Amino acid sequence: MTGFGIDLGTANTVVCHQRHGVVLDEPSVMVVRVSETRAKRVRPVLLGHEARDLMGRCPVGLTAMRPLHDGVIVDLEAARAFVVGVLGMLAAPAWRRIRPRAVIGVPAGATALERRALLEVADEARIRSPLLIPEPIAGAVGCGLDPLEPRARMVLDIGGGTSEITAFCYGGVLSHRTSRIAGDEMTLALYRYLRAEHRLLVGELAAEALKCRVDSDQGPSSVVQGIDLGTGRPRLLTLESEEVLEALKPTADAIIAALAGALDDLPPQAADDILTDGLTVFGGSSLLRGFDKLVESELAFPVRMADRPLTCVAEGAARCLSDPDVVRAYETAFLDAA
Ligand SMILES: Nc1ncnc2c1ncn2[C@@H]1O[C@H](COP(=O)(O)OP(=O)(O)OP(=O)(O)O)[C@@H](O)[C@H]1O
Repeated sequence: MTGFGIDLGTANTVVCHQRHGVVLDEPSVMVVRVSETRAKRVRPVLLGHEARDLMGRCPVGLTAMRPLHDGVIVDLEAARAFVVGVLGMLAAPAWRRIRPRAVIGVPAGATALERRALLEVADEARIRSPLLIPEPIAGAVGCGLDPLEPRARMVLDIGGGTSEITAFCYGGVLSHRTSRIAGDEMTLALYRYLRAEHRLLVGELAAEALKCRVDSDQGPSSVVQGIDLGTGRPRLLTLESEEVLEALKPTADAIIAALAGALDDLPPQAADDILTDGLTVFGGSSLLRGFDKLVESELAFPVRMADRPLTCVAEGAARCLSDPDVVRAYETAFLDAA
């Protein structure tokens, strides 16, 4: 019997089949009718990529919403509608016939109530006996680390809503920090920078695209379009990549400060392992250009970037289906450590 690993993220939802690999990768966004936002049953009009394309452009009567905030479920009905809808997009008709098994990633900092909400939503989505695994552990497994070995490891997961820094060893937690400063905050920082320094008002998607563009080799400068705050008219602005990175530096620095705090919490022998082996980094925001070099220069230890930073949590969760010892060991480890 096979099953799925699921990473239900603030920004993206990824589903990985135990044998076939990643079968779904969609933005965690849905478009609903405004009249239904407080209804008992929400029926999404659009989901995933199609819904994201309508962000900031929704006509009257429709609204785009993200069912998760900071990696956790806040509105049970919205989350249920999203998960049921997005899993319904899977080509596998088997999902409708049988109740598949799944290991689902949950933020390490989630409370017992938030974990319960996720299990309820999974049950409604016809998942059989869903199991939860802390996302940093699932990501570590997806990156090829063994969280049960007697050696301390440290991972940094920078997603859309949260950054989580976790050190673990032999099935237990050594230190953990969660910060609300992650990809969404970086986008917001860029939006505010353009407004304050260039008097340019841009949409959320444009600010995010600009942030992600500095990673690619499209030249030293990027063009962004927005509304000039002085004239109220559309204006094009050309920005050097270095300027974009400079605007994002305070948010990157805040993540590095949290990282330094998590290192300070470690016993000396564990810190020694990590300083020798380095830090493993994943999550979409780790793709920010030069982030690895920044960490290396600030903290002076090696940084290993994940090969597939956006999908390794779902891949690791799928792998844990056949390694229940990892799930059992870390099931309540973070709640116990809190
Ligand atoms: N090339 C890039 N440069 C900078 N940021 C990027 C890049 N590509 C993606 N991102 C950012 O990565 C974030 C999404 O990452 P990811 O899918 O890992 O988050 P998530 O798992 O949904 O969020 P969370 O873990 O907080 O629930 C978004 O904020 C996106 O803007």
